[in-house]
Amino acid sequence: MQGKLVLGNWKMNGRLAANLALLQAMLADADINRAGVGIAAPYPYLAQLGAAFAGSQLAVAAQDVSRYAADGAFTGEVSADMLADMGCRYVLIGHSERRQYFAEDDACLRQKLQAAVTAGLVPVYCVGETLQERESGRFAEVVGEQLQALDAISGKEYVVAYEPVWAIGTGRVASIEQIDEAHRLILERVLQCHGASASIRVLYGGSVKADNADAILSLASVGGALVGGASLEVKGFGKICQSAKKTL
Ligand SMILES: O=C[C@H](O)COP(=O)(O)O
Repeated sequence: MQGKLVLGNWKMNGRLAANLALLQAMLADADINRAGVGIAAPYPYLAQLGAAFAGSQLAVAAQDVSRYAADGAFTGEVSADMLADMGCRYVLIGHSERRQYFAEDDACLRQKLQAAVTAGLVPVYCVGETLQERESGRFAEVVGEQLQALDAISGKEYVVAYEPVWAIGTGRVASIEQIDEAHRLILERVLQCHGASASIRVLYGGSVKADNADAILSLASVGGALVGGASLEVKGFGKICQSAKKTL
């Protein structure tokens, strides 16, 4: 069985000097500095991560990718080929902040998934319902609809991140039962779509911290964690990575 994957998502945070200190501390931490851990940094810092992680097994990830695959007149865009060229292994696609603030819709996300896979990147496709959708009993319907974009890729290796929007950056974590239910549903849908031969993990994201990581990561349906705020400091992130390592 493949180990659990922990990806830190720095979101729009970081500066060269502060990153360097954080990356050095991560490299010095044996729970973090190993295969199955990665950081998704803003575009300008991907080269810094690549240099810092050279010779280690830590993975570099991007937080987004252009829907346009071919080079050309797309000012401001960064293609999947460019990310691969920078040494990225993973790319987040469809994070709820992208869906909410940048109006990324199903058609756009399908193109991004295709572009990522074609360039040899492993997409981390994010899904999750809003509080209103959960409270109105539409969670399974909403997540099911979001998962349909995965039809755009012939699945060999990809990651799905279940992130209930109401748990992101709020300190409010989904219950263990809610997480398990959602992950089982996603695994079932993904299996229907791409079959058992595909190598797929489902990560949980949304206020994962040192003190809840053990309970979340010990669930068999949880293939790892997508960690936002707690990936900006080494102590808490190290503890989360330690929780993931225990399940190996
Ligand atoms: O990508 C990460 C998620 O949005 C979770 O963020 P958070 O851990 O700060 O709640």
